[in-house]
Amino acid sequence: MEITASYTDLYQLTMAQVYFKTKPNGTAVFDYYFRSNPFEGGYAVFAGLENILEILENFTFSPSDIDYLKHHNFEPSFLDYLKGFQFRGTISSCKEGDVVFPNRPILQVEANIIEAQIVETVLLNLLNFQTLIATKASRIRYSAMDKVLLDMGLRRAHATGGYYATRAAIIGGFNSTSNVKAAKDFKVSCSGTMAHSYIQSYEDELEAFRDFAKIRPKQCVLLVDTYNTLKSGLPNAIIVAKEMEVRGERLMGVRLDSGDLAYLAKKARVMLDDADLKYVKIVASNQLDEFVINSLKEQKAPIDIFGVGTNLVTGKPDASLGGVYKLSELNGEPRIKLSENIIKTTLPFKKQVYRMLDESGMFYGADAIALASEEKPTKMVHPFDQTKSLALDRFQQEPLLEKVMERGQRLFVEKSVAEIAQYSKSRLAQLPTEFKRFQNPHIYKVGLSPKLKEERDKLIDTHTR
Ligand SMILES: Nc1ncnc2c1ncn2[C@@H]1O[C@H](COP(=O)(O)OP(=O)(O)OP(=O)(O)O)[C@@H](O)[C@H]1O
Ligand SMILES: O=P(O)(O)OC[C@H]1O[C@H](OP(=O)(O)OP(=O)(O)O)[C@H](O)[C@@H]1O
Ligand SMILES: O=C(O)c1cccnc1
Repeated sequence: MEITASYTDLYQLTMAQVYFKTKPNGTAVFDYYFRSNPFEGGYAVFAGLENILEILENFTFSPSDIDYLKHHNFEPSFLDYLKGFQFRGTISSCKEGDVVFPNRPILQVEANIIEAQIVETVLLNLLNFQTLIATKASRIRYSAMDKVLLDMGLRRAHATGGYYATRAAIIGGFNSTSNVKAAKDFKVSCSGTMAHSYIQSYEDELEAFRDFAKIRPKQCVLLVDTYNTLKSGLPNAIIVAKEMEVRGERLMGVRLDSGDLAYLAKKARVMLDDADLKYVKIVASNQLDEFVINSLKEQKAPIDIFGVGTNLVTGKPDASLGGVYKLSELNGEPRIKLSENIIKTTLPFKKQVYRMLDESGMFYGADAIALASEEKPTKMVHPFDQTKSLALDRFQQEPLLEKVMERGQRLFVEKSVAEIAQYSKSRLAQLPTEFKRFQNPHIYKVGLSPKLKEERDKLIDTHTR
C-alpha cells in the first residue's frame, strides 16, 4: 500500500481547514510519548523513526486523494492548499533503537500547525506499532540469551502489519525472519524450514526428508513432528543426515513444533549425539513467547534456535501501545491539557530530555525533562510529589532529543535496520537488569527540571482559577 497524506484521520483535515482560515501561519510544537510501559515491563524500545522520516519527506496528497476529499465539504481554496501540501517541519527525536520510558517526550514535531496536525495519525500509527513489537522482541531476546531467534509471524500478523513487525523484531534482537519481502527491503537475514503440508504430500516421511535434503542441502532443517517425533521424525532425520555425510554435506537441524518441547529436545539431543550428529541443531517453535522460552531455559532444554510467530508480531497480550501526540506550544506560547488524572496532564513548551549515566557508563535509572531553552538541569523533581527530588550534578548527562529533520528534509543518511539493531543492543546493555526483569521491574525515574515544573504549575493555576 502506498502511503500518501490521506493516511490520516478525517478530524485532522477538518481541524486543518479551520487553522487554514484562522491561523494559517501558526507554529506548533507537539510531543510524542506513551504513558505506561508495554507488557508491564520496565522499558520500551523505540522503533519506526526511519520509516516516519522517509514517509514525511514525500507526504503529499495524490490527485485522487483530492478528488475524494471534494465529497467531504472542503472548500476549493483549502483543497488547493492540500494540492500543494508538503511537510516542511522540524523533528527532534531520540535515536531509533534507544530504550525509552513513560511520560517523557520521545520525539518532538515543530511545524506549521496545519502540517503538524495532519502528520499526527501516520506518526502514531507507525511509531506505536513498531515500538510495541521491538519491545516484545527485546524481551524474547532477553529470555533466549545468546540463542538464535527466528521471526515466523507474517501469517499471524494483522495483515500488512507483519511487514513492519519484522523490521521491529530485528531491531529488538531477532536474528532472522521467514518474511521474504521484509528481509529483502530491510536487508536482513532470511531463513526457514518446511511445513507439515510438505511432509504430508508424500506417502513416506523418509522420502520427503530425502528429497528436500537432496534438492536443498544447504541450511536444511527437517520438521520432525508430523507423525511421531521420537519414533519416526528423528530416526528418519538421522538416516538422512548420515546419507548427507556420505555426500559431504551436513544437515543443519531438526524442528520440533508440538508436544513437550523440553522433554523432546533432551531426547532428540541424546539421539543425535549418539549418532555422532552433535552439529545438528535443534529448532523449536509453537506459540513461544518470553515466558515459555524462560521456562524452557530453566528446564535446560537443549534448544539452539527458537522460532516465534503469533506472540511476537501481535505484541501479545498488549495488542497496542498507547502512544500519544500532544500540543505543547503554539507561536512560542505554552499549551497544556489538564486531566482529572494528574499523570495525564501534559507538559508545556519545547523540551529536552537528559539521561543520567553513572561512572561506569551504565544508565543510573533517571531521565530529566527540561525546557529546551534551559541549560542541563542540576536537579530534577518528581512531577507531582513535592517531597521527591534528585540532585543531578554527580551524573554524566546525555541529551536524548536531536534534530533529525529540518524543513521537511532529513539531516542524516538513513540508518540500516542492522545498524539500528546494533545500537539498540548496546543501549539495552547499558540498562541495568533490574529494569529488564519481567515481574515487578524496577521503576525508572522520570523527573522535571524545577523550571519546567514551575512553568507547568503556573499554567495549571491559570486554567483552574
Ligand atoms: N516443556 C515445556 N515447558 C513449558 N511450556 C512448554 C513446554 N513444551 C511446550 N510448551 C508450550 O506449551 C504450549 C503447548 O500448546 P499446545 O497444547 O497447543 O501444543 P501441542 O498440543 O503440543 O501442539 P499442537 O496443538 O500444535 O499439536 C505451547 O505454547 C508450547 O510452546
Ligand atoms: O506458533 P507461532 O509462534 O505462531 O509460530 C509459527 C507457527 O506457524 C507454523 O504453523 P502452521 O500450523 O501455520 O503451519 P505448519 O503446517 O507449517 O506447521 C509453524 O509451524 C509454527 O508452529
Ligand atoms: O520456516 C519455517 O519453519 C516457518 C515459517 C513460517 C511459519 N512457520 C514456520
